[in-house]
Amino acid sequence: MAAASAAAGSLTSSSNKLPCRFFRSPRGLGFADSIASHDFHALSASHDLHARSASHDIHARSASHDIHAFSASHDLHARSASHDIHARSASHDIHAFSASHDIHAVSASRPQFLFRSISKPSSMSRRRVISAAAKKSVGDLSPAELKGKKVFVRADLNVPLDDAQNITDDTRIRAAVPTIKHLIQNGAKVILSSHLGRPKGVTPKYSLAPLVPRLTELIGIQVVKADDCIGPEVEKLVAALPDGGVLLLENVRFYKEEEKNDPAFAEKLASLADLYVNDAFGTAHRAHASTEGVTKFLKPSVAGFLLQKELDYLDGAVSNPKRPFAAIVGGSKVSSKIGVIESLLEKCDILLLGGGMIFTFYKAQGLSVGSSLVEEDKLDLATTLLAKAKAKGVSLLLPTDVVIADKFAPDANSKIVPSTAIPDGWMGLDIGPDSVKTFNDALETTKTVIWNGPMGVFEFDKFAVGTEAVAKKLAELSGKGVTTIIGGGDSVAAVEKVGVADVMSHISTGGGASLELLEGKILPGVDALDEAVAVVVLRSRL
Ligand SMILES: Nc1ncnc2c1ncn2[C@@H]1O[C@H](COP(=O)(O)OP(=O)(O)OP(=O)(O)O)[C@@H](O)[C@H]1O
Ligand SMILES: O=C(O)[C@H](O)COP(=O)(O)O
Repeated sequence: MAAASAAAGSLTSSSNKLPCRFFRSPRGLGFADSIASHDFHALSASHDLHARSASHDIHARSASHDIHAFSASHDLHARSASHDIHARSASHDIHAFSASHDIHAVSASRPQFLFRSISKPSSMSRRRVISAAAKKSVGDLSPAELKGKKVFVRADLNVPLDDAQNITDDTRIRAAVPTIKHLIQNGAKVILSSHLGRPKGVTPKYSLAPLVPRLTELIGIQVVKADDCIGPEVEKLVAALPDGGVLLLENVRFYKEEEKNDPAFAEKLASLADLYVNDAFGTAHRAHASTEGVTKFLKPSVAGFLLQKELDYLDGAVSNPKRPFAAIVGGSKVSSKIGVIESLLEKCDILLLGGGMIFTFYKAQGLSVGSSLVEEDKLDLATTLLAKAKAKGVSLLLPTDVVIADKFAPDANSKIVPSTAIPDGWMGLDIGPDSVKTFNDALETTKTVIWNGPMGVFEFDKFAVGTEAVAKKLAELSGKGVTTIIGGGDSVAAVEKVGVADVMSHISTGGGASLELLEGKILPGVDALDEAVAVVVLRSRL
C-alpha cells in the first residue's frame, strides 16, 4: 500500500490505483510510507522527502531539500542538490549524491558504503560521514571471510526474568537477531556470549539457559547451550558446531575476571574463535573481557548491526541533528543527568525538563516545592545550568504546572496546581496539562527530538499522564518525518506501555550506555573495534 501523510500536500501518482510507482511533488512535502510491489521514484522540488520501501528500489531526488530514504531490502539511490541525505538500507547498496551538504549513509550488511559527495571545494568541509560508519561492520566482511569461521559474538542478552525464569521483555534478544542471522546465513559458526545480571560467582538464577527457547524460536535453528564460557567442554562444543550453527556460552560474569577485564581470561574467550563481533550496545560502556579485552586477541573485531544503529542515532543524529533539535530530559534526580544536560545544551535548540529533577530547579529559583524531591546540594548547579542555557541561546522550558499528591502512592489524593503554588505537605509527581500543551507546541516545530527520562512517576497510573503525553506526541511527530530517539531506560518502558515503540525512529537498548554516549563519553566496547574504510569519491562539479 502507498500512503501520503496529511502534510504531503499535492502528492500525485502516475496511476490512480495503489500501489503507486511514481510520486512527483512540485511543492509539497513528499512522504511515502510503504510501496509494497513497485520501485519507488520520488521527486520533490522544494520540500523534504521521506521515502520508505520494504521490498523495492528507491530513487529519490530533491532539488533543494532533505532526503530521508529507507529501504529494507533493495538498492537506494538518493540525490539532493543542496541538502542533507539520510539513507539507510538493511541489505543493499546505497548511492548517495549531495552537491553541498552532509550525507549520512548506513547500509547494514553490504561490503562497503558508497558515498559520493559531489561538492564544490568551498563546501567540502560540510561533508561528513557519521560515526556509525567509522567502525568496521559485520556487513563489511565478505562471505568468504565468514564461511566456516568461528565468530565470537558479544550480545547484551541481559533481559528481565520473573521468579519462574520467564522472560518478561525480550527486546534485547530480538535486537541481537539480525547480526546472528546474517552470520549463520553466511555459513559462520556463531559463538554467542552475554552477561545476565550482576552475579557474584556461579549463580544458577543468572544462567542464560532460560533464553535458549526464545533465541531458538527467533533465529530459526536450535541453539546449543554450553554450561561454561571457557574450558575443554566448551572447546568440544565449538569443535562440533556446524557451519551456520549457534552455541550460546554461559554467563561470562560467572567469572570475576570478566568485569576485571583480565587479559588471560580474555585470551581464553578469544581462543574459541577466529574473529569478533560486538553487538552488545547495552554493555559497550563497560571495559570488560568480553567487550574490550578480546579485541586484543581477535582480528578483525567489528561492530554488529545493532551497535551500529545505536551509534548512528545516539551519536550521529544527536551530534549532527536536523534542526530545530529538542531534547527532553526527565527522571528522578538532576545529579544523575548533569552530564547529559550539559552535553545536550551544547547541541540542542530546545531543552524541556520534567520528572523529579524540576523541583531542584524551582527551589533554586526561590519557589516553594512542598515535600517534592529536591537535591539541596544541587541548587547551585541548577542555577548554573539555567544560566548556561540562556548564554547558549537554548530555549529551556520548565513545566508551568504540576500534578501534586498528598503521599507517594498510587492511590494518593492529587490535584493540579501552578508550579509557583505547591502547598506544604504536597509533592509534585507529574507535569500538568498546561505544561503538556506548552511542551507539545515547542515540539511541533522540531525536526529531531531525543527523550531520556520520564516526566513523572509513570509507574503509578495517576501520575503517568505527562509521560504518556510526551510518548504520544513523539509518535505523532515520527509520522511527520521528525527523527525521534528514545534514549533508553524508563522512557523506553513508557513508550512501550503506550504502544508506540514501533513508530519511533530509534529506541535504544542501552540504559547506562546510552546515557554515557549522550554525555559525549567514549564507550570502550566501541573504541576497541577496528576502523572502517569508507569509499569516498569527490568530484569538483555535478
Ligand atoms: N516527580 C517525581 N518525583 C519522584 N520520582 C520521580 C518523579 N518523576 C519521575 N520520577 C521517577 O524517576 C524514575 C526514573 O528516573 P531515572 O533517573 O532512573 O530515569 P531514566 O533516565 O529513565 O533512567 P535509566 O535510563 O537510567 O533507566 C522513575 O522511577 C520515576 O518514578
Ligand atoms: O542492563 C544494562 O544496562 C546492561 O546490560 C549493563 O549491565 P550492568 O550495568 O550490570 O553492567
